[in-house]
Parts: sequence; C-alpha cells; structure tokens
Amino acid sequence: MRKINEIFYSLQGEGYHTGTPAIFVRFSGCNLKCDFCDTQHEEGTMMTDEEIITEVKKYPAVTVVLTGGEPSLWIDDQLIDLLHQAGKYVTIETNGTHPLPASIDWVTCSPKQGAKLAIDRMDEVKVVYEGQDISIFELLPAEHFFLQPCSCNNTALTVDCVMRHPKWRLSLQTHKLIDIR
Ligand SMILES: C[S@@+](CC[C@H](N)C(=O)[O-])C[C@H]1O[C@@H](n2cnc3c(N)ncnc32)[C@H](O)[C@@H]1O
Ligand SMILES: Nc1nc2[nH]cc(C(=O)O)c2c(=O)[nH]1
Ligand code: SF4
Ligand SMILES: [Mg+2]
Repeated sequence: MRKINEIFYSLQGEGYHTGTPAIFVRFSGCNLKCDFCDTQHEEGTMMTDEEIITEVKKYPAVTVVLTGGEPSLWIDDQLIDLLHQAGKYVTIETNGTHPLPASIDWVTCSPKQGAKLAIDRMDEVKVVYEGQDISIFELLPAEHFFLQPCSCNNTALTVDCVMRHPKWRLSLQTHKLIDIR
C-alpha cells in the first residue's frame, strides 16, 4: 500500500515537458519542510498498486508524473514496472534526497538548500529561485537546467539571473498562470 494525496489529469506546467498532458500521482508526506512549498500533501489515502494503476488508466495520456510530497519515499521497482506494463512513460519530481528506481524514464531533480543529494542520475534540474547562489547546482549531472520563480512572485529577478547565467532556462509554473491544476 502507498499513501496517495491525489491523482489528477492536467498538463505538465513546469520544466522541460511543459505543456504535455500528464497524469499526476501525488504521494503524501515529505522529509523536507521548504518554507516556500506550494503543496498541501500531508493528507492521504492508502491505495494498493492495483487501485493506483486502475485510476491512472482512466486517462489517455502516456506520461505519468510521480510527485508529492516526496514520491521517492513511497515508490519501488514494482510500481514503475506496473506503470510501464500499462504503457506509461514514468517521470518523477523529486528533491533528490532519496535513491530512485533506475527504471524511471525521466528524473526532474529540484535540489533544496542544505539537503544532501542521494541520486546521481537526473535529466533536468529545476531550482526554485529565491536569489540564492546557483553555481553549485550547475555541477549536477543533468542535461537541462531550469530556474523557476518562487510562487510566480519574483519573475523579473529570475529572468535577470537566467540572462546572467545562460546555462539556465526560465521555467514558469504555467498551470498557475492559466488557472488549471
Ligand atoms: C511540490 S514539489 C514535490 C516534489 C519534490 N518534493 C520536490 O520538491 O521536487 C514539486 C515542484 O514544485 C516546486 N515548488 C514547490 N513550491 C514552489 C513554489 N512556491 N514556487 C515554485 N516552485 C515550487 C518544487 O521545487 C518542485 O520542483
Ligand atoms: N500542472 C502541474 N504541473 C506540475 N508540475 C509539477 C507539479 C508538482 O506539483 O509536482 C505540478 C502541478 O502541481 N501541476
Ligand atoms: S521537498 Fe518538495 S514537497 Fe517537500 S517541502 Fe520541499 S517543495 Fe514541498
Ligand atoms: Mg505543484
């Protein structure tokens, strides 16, 4: 059984796959307490893998986004295998502090200040920008680097930072801009 906060269908609003229809599986709870966290994730219902897959299969998209809370605290090879058997492309939004099943198709790591990373494979890095030094994050082994304004509030500061550090791209939380989930 895995503790699920919500399962919903929307567009990926952030990062490399922005605009892509995706089924979001939001797991409950997190090992960090970021003061800017925009998600209420503590509530949840225990679900079997069969129940999770049945819910996921209701939606036509191929992409699944495992998120939370911190999804890495709840997942294993078995769940990823079942999602693959259902024909899904499995992506994850993680703070990177916990190891991941190697079979996940796409890893979005959003490292947090002072939280030690426990993963060495990631496809994109997505930093919530609050004016911090981002040079340490540039050393991470990712293909794509995104800087995301915090709660859509400091966009001008984030744009300025991207222009000064062209390795990075701007990621807007587009779902918030158009008021979808
Ligand atoms: C709610 S977190 C869940 C996944 C995981 N715990 C993590 O932090 O990556 C999903 C994404 O939203 C980002 N995020 C959280 N609060 C935010 C905020 N107020 N503004 C912008 N992005 C935020 C996180 O950094 C992460 O990239
Ligand atoms: N539309 C939409 N895109 C997202 N990308 C990452 C999200 C998350 O909360 O992990 C998220 C979310 O909550 N909604
Ligand atoms: S790691 Fe992610 S879910 Fe956990 S508190 Fe930070 S932003 Fe929220
Ligand atoms: Mg979100």
